[in-house]
Amino acid sequence: MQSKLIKIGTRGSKLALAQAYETRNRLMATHGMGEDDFEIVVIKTTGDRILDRPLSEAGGKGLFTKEIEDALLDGRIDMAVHSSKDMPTWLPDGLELSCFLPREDVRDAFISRKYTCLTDMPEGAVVGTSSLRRQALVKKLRPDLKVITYRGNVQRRLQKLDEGVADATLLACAGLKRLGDEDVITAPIEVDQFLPAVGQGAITIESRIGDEMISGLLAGIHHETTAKELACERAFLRVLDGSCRTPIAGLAQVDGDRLTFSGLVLLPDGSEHYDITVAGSADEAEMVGVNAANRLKEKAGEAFFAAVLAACQ
Ligand SMILES: NCc1[nH]cc(CCC(=O)O)c1CC(=O)O
Repeated sequence: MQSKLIKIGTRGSKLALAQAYETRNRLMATHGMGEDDFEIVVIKTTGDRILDRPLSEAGGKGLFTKEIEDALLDGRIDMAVHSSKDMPTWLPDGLELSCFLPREDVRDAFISRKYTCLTDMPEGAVVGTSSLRRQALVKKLRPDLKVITYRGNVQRRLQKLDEGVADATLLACAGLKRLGDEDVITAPIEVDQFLPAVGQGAITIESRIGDEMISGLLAGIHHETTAKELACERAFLRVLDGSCRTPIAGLAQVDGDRLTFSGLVLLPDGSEHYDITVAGSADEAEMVGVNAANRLKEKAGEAFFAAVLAACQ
């Protein structure tokens, strides 16, 4: 095997570290490598420094990636492990998402000490979330609930529930499972009710275009079905110019050689929304995503998108 020390860049959050170690362990198992072949390099990003306000207010996507991408371009790291959900649709020149790991549970989790699901909450009950998509989806399903801004790690969120700050909160099932915290999930919310964010549940690995040694290693752990779903979802987001600032949801599911995509754009207060479902060949995943975005644009009209943008500033 090669003898070069491989530097894996990651954020320092518990979830990010779990994902970096999962990637390393898969590489070790697939290529017969050892722990000594790798170094995990923790990089602090702007998103990690902002703790006092919703991330959508601080500039949305890219907040968790810029410093890590700089380290890739400088050669301080050889690959970067990310949650696909946090990745902007445009990458810096010279970098690519060269690998996707098999996707985890894509659903959002309802978490509460008092209620079993969103529909079972009484009028006026409070849901804590800082995601514009989750806020809009809660309001769409239950306009009578109150949504408040809520951030922090799993323990902090549970503590806030105990303190009565909110009656329920929402998190991705995938992250909770990777942290071994699935026991905090009161109930997963099915995707036909609560469409996930583009990329939810999928770990992706970014590397330098043309780095043959790294691409070769990553090819061994790459999951093509997940990659197709992500190509479709990210094409949808790219055409709609989505960011953390806009409540957009999208999910592609491959079944054999077919792929079905559903997308949704909402006003942040959930009062209006447009959705689209498009099916096609899994080999044309990206085209399905582009078509879905264009059809949604046509269906919703420019005025709706202008209203979404205005409400999200
Ligand atoms: N925005 C933060 C973020 N990025 C990825 C995940 C969860 C893991 C995943 O979706 O892959 C989370 C937390 C959450 O939304 O619960």
